[in-house]
Amino acid sequence: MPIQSHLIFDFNMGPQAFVLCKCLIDNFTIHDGHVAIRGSTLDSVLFRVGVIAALRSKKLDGLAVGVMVTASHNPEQDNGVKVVDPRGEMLEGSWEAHATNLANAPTTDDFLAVLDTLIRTTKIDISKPARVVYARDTRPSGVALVAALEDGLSAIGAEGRNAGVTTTPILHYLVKAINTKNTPESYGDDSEEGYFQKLGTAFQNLVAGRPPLEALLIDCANGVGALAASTLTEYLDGSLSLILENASISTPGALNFACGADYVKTMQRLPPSLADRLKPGQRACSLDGDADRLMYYYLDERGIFHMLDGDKIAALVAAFIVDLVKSAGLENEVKVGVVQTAYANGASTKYLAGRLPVKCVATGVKHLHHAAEHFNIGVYFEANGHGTVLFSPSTQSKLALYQPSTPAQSTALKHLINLTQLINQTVGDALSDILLVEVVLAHKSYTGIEWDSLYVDLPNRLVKVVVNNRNAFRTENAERRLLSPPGLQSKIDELVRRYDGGRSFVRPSGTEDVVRVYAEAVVRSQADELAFRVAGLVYDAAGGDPSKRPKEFL
Ligand SMILES: CC(=O)N[C@H]1[C@@H](OP(=O)(O)O)O[C@H](CO)[C@@H](O)[C@@H]1O
Ligand SMILES: [Mg+2]
Repeated sequence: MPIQSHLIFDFNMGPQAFVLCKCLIDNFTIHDGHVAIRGSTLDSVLFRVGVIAALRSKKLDGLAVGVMVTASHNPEQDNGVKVVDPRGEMLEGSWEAHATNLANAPTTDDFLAVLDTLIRTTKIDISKPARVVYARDTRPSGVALVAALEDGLSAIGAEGRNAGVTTTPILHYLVKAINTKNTPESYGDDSEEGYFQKLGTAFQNLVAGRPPLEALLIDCANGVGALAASTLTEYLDGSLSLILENASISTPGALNFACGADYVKTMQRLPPSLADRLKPGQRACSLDGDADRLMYYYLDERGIFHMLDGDKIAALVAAFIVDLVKSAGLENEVKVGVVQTAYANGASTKYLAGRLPVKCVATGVKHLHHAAEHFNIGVYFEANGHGTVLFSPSTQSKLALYQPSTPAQSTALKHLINLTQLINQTVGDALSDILLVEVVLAHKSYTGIEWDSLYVDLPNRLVKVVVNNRNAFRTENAERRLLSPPGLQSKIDELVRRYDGGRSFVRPSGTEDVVRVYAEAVVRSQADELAFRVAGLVYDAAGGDPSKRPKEFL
């Protein structure tokens, strides 16, 4: 039976999960038929994910677990699945391995054997209740996948709740809201309405009395973000005008095609469909296919495109929060920190490090999220636009109990408390992040131009190198240095020293079968040259065929 679409099996654990998905596809291609439960390869995976999610819920005494059917920024014909833990966060690390084993079991008998081992070794009481809330994005293949997921849930007797077609961050919100319902930690009403109400109210409180900003143009990537952004408008009550572009959710093939956050970041250009829509100086932004990534940008007077990526969002937001904490008189008690990866532009790191602690972690949202939890207020963004701000539980209680001594302190405190409501702290959320950015712009009276001038990005270049075995590339120091192949790192160091403001690092991708090379330098031509020289070193060190060496590698 032919594979119907490319499956991305992402437990929302970052790059590792995507690699697993590749093995999964291979396995199912080879063993298709043995594992098919509803007659289709992808269906069988979703069936298994239903079982996994239900077991996770049983293990946690029936707390609700989430399942999101989406392939995010990938092409429309792809599909995938993300599993959400009860706090609305990513699936716990050890369960990623369990889930992988279950999903990869070649035959139904193997699957049952793995299931049995898992239940015994992790001591799951299968008589416990299980609750799973699930949703899908706008991909047509999602309908059948949700049906297969429901079969998996029924097979194990789990209670399912279908949240319909919605964004990944809304599903994360729902999971947390369901599990905190009627508790002092209530995250909000466990409905989409509760989500929009929470964000809309906090936004209106935060911009009250500020002159309204010019309308914001949103490229919805022809995905589910179009539906959510349209609903959000109703809850903003005129406090911010949103112009929705690329909102054609039912045009076949349109999803993420020549638009969306990933297109903008990778191509470093305006989606062509916006060319005659965007006026010089006007702010615009792009969501990805499941609305958990966000890129801002604008055209200057000469029509030149300027990108305001995750690093620029982190700089804007972190500086604003630091100022509020100070204005509230809490700077000695509440420490704000930022988490980045090695892909963060060097200029952003320099800007931020002059103001607050900055930590660099390995690529992948799980690493950023966990590192951000160690700060009282942790701001994290990947350069690609996925990120959020976490307020630790003790900080939230501190804010609730704090007695300000001046009106200025009281105002700053109110703003901080409203930010805890505005920001989706479970996961990066493009809509919540839009509102956060817009609050800061309104408070600072910034246009995109002033925001952009906080620091000037260093020219940079990302190059992919196809190698025989990317596992031969091992890294240390948050993926900034290579441990192997032996001798390669010192060659890179030697090369980097020759470039003004040069920085370069090499790491194996977790989502594609390539090694990535990143380089930056003060001058654009130098950044490109450095990247292609390092790419050449990588190609040769990996034993690449000289006759097939890409000609741009130096
Ligand atoms: C350079 C780059 O953009 N890397 C991306 C990409 O990971 P790689 O391991 O580099 O393939 O996909 C990840 C998952 O979406 C995302 O977290 C990360 O930022
Ligand atoms: Mg996404």
